[in-house]
Amino acid sequence: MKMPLLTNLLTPGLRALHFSGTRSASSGTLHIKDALNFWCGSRVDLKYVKSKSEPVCEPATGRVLCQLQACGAAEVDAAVKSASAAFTEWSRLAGMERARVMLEAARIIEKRREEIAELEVVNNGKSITEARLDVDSARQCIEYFAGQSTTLSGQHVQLSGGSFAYTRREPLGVCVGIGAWNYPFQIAAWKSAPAIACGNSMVFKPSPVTPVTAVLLAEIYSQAGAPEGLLNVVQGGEETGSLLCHHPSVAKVSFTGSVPTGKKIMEMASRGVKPVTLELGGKSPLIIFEDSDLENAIRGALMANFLSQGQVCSNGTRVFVQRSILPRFLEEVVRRTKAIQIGDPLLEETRMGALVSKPHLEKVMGYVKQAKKEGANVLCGGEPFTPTDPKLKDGYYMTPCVLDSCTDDMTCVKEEIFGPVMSVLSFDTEDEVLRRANDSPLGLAAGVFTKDVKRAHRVIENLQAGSCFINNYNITPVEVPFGGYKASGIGRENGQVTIEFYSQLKTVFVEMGDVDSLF
Ligand SMILES: NC(=O)c1ccc[n+]([C@@H]2O[C@H](COP(=O)([O-])OP(=O)(O)OC[C@H]3O[C@@H](n4cnc5c(N)ncnc54)[C@H](O)[C@@H]3O)[C@@H](O)[C@H]2O)c1
Ligand SMILES: C[N+](C)(C)CCCC=O
Repeated sequence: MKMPLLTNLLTPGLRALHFSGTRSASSGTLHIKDALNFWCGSRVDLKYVKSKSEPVCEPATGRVLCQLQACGAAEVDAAVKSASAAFTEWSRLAGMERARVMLEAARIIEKRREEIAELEVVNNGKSITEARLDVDSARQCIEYFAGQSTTLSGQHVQLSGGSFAYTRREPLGVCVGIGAWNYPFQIAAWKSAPAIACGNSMVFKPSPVTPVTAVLLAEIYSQAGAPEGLLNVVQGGEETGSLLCHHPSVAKVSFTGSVPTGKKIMEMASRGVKPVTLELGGKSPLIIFEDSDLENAIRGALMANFLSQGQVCSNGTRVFVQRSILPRFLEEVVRRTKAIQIGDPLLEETRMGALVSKPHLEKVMGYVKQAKKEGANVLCGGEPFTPTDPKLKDGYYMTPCVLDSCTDDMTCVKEEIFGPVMSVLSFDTEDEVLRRANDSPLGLAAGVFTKDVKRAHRVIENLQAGSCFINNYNITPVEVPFGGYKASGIGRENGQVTIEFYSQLKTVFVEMGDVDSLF
């Protein structure tokens, strides 16, 4: 029952790509010694003294995986200079030439799929099954924007007397990408692919919690024939990120992360009048009407809450269920939630791995405690979990949680928990649920399950969210735009429209007659 749910995220041609070989990595064995910063076409070891580097942990085991060497002003400047040099060369290529490099990068990613997915698991804690899907999404995004790069074009406008104007779609220059820790490789691809398709170069900063896989993407573009410096990776946290946002040679900042950080990014970028793309948090509603196909609605609710240990921006964590079907819904959701296999994320049978860090696990557990205090009923989960394998005993695991008897004023219903916690609310009428669903400063995603086609579209039309689903949830084909309304963000990722967020329009007026002067 579980695999078909996950394969729903794949296009049919890719369903054959499930892994059937032997694993090269095993939880608790990998030590990453290679440098994780990358500019001018190679990895850069900052030769840090140990006291200046920060340990990065493997979520599955809690042991140290590698050391983070954070970049300061000099390193950020070197990476931006590297990107500027690449921009000069790359932006002059024809779209077809850029596409060739991007398609070669996609081919390399497909070949190295298992290795990239394993490293993602070791650094992030998510299950290998999901990590493979993330790598596929990254590759598909690069393929999609390779296609888009060949279609960039302007407009020709006829004017009087044979004069005319035309528009050119031009790149912006050096773009900065700043990523969150929940989809490290995928975020690097979702940002770099549209950027480079338009002729820009990029400096990308991964989250300091998950620094391991973005550098692979930079290497892969290089191997695919990109100029040195097309994608550069600088490691670090807040300080490195703000150096990037303030850098005078940076033309745009594309950010994925929390709302408070997004506000700071926008403020910093505004000082240089730099455009931003902001992909921020959510507290999305999933509305299940009594006439829905209950089996699909239950599958949808699980996919809306428990992918990546619940650490997904678009998750539908406010599950509104029409009162008449609430008992049946809860019984089945709880049964399936209790059956979710938690454990070593590198094992094929695991469906839920470890949360990303100890502080984050504690934060999520704190939300469950608060929910109980405020009167929510814990139907299952919400407890720390220790797998039987002794090497996993210090990992960051918890049991997925379903909360019943939730009300709109509870903290678990108002705030983004970013963990495996589903809050279930009941409702009676369509008008009522719409009002309650929209009662949030956030508006990333929303979903509705119903067999009534008119109601489905009517409800979606009235929901204040950028990414909506009818009779499914958390599907993000790269051909369609993804992004939020309200405080959930600005701009979009994926789909044709994203070209507009990584390019600018130049208008050229051409006079065919004489200058008509008033002087
Ligand atoms: N909408 C989306 O597409 C999307 C996708 C994934 C995650 N998210 C959101 O991301 C959040 C979780 O990720 P997180 O905890 O890594 O978010 P975060 O905001 O703490 O950090 C995100 C990134 O910003 C950097 N950063 C922090 N302070 C900065 C500053 N002052 N200047 C520049 N950079 C700075 C961090 O180092 C990190 O790389 C959740 O809210 C989630 O909803 C959104
Ligand atoms: C592919 N997902 C699962 C929809 C995740 C999108 C990125 C948000 O965190």
